[in-house]
Amino acid sequence: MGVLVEAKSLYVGYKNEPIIRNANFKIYTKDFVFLTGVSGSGKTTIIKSLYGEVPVLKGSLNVGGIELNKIRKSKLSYLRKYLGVVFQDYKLIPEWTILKNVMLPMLIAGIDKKTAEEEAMKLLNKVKLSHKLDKFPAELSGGEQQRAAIARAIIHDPVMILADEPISGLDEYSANLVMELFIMANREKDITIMIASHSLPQTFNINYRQIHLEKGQVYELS
Ligand SMILES: Nc1ncnc2c1ncn2[C@@H]1O[C@H](COP(=O)(O)OP(=O)(O)OP(=O)(O)O)[C@@H](O)[C@H]1O
Repeated sequence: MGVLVEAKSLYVGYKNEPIIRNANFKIYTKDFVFLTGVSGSGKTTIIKSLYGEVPVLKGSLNVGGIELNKIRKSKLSYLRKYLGVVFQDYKLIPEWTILKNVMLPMLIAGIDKKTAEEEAMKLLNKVKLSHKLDKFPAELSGGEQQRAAIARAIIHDPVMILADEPISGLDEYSANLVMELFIMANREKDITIMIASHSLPQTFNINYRQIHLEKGQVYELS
């Protein structure tokens, strides 16, 4: 397995105040990783640093061959094409239907509308939203919006998906559908998955790794 992410003596944080200090870790292609730690331990900070939103203060962070401490703004969009990001607050476009929201990454990638529509409908079917294609985000529950957001993150076959607390606040039904979609993406599309979460799932039908954050330090537990 190849190395997709490598951090060496990495410091990341805000306005020169490091939140993560002297971290060394690797993520391999096709890994399924849980990033754990208590509230405030820096999970969101690490996720944001992986897609270039929080700066590298010292050391190196390589994502898919791109060295993030040297990256220029213009190269960030290049990096983000390879990543699918799932935010805590979904970030669906309110004026667009669910179907169009999910199609968006394929349209940006220049794929024709018909193919994008077919693929979006397939994924929305997997997360049991086929009956909501023409609805707008505000007309969906939180769990339904999150399911749509994950379909959108997966649709353009990114190399890696970064998801920040994707199931916190969801009921069991939505949480299961969301996790099934991540597992499908990992197994069938070989997409590397990193999920930030307070805790590990109780039962989980896949081999996974755990990277744990505590007091600014990063521990590769498995
Ligand atoms: N924009 C910011 N500017 C300065 N400090 C910040 C900023 N965002 C987060 N922090 C600080 O960084 C630390 C880590 O926050 P982060 O959001 O990464 O933790 P987390 O593990 O994701 O927490 P939670 O589980 O509550 O979402 C906190 O002490 C927080 O106050």
